Amino acid sequence: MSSRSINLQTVRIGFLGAGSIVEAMLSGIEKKRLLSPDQVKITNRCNQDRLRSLASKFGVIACAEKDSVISGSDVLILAMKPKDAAEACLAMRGMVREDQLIISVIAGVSTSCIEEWLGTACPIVRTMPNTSSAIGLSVTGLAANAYVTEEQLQTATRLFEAIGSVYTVAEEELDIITGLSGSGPAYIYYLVEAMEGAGAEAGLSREMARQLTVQTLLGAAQMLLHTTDEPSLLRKKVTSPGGTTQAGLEVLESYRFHEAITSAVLRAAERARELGAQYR
Ligand SMILES: NC(=O)C1=CN([C@@H]2O[C@H](COP(=O)(O)OP(=O)(O)OC[C@H]3O[C@@H](n4cnc5c(N)ncnc54)[C@H](O)[C@@H]3O)[C@@H](O)[C@H]2O)C=CC1
Ligand SMILES: O=C(O)[C@@H]1CCC=N1
Repeated sequence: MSSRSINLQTVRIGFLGAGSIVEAMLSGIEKKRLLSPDQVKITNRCNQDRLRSLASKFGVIACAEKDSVISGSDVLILAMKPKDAAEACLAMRGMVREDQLIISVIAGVSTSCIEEWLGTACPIVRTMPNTSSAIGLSVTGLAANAYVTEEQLQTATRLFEAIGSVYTVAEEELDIITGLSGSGPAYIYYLVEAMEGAGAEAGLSREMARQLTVQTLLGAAQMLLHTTDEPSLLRKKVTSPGGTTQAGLEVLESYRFHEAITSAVLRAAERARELGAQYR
């Protein structure tokens, strides 16, 4: 177990995986100027074009050779799909040093599983951010295994705080967090697609329908942040008896909207657990 603290001004971070979530995280890190680009190395399975494109966008160091990322980083971020996690970790066996911190953003895969694949009792922080990291508005659930020191936990927390808010949780809670806020942006985008589409179908320009939808979403989110009213009360304040909102909500109820959203979140959480079990 390492008790070393990690200085964010000098820390070398290696991303193993260069997909959507890494792009979002790099974008957020760049905007906050948390790290200088030369502190960051990225690698992926084999897509050189993708590495070059991220390197040119963010100035980070693209490495075709995973070994140099693994040996040359103080913090290693595992960011491949759950199905690729075992192979990636097994290939790292014997290479992880005791002074390195492993951070995983992989859905469903437990720290004990990663530890087993790596073949060493190393510090692992398992996280679940979301793609709003790109604009500093992720919400990240974070859980540490027994080998993570206070300093290492602080380093991971500061890293994710730079791209949003952070909740330190029990590891079991990460699967439901995955279903709620990890996958959550997609549910919201789906809602926007539908509202915008309805506006356009009814005759508004696409652009105006988009603006009206997004501003409505933003206003509602800010209301939830800035008032102490419960969402149900805020909903009631919009709903005049016998009025338009009531008519709209009745349609949502007829399609069992509440149940659909609840089931979506719970099914996504269950899927995280399935992925963890399937690829262990
Ligand atoms: N996309 C999202 O909104 C979020 C994704 N996650 C998690 O992040 C992980 C990555 O997701 P995405 O970025 O969406 O996937 P993606 O498919 O866009 O990217 C996966 C990356 O992993 C790389 N990869 C595969 N095997 C590798 C190996 N052995 N070594 C190094 N790199 C390897 C691929 O080349 C690719 O660059 C997943 O485990 C997912 O559960 C977590 C939070 C949010
Ligand atoms: O869809 C997925 O599996 C990942 C995890 C959370 C968001 N995207």
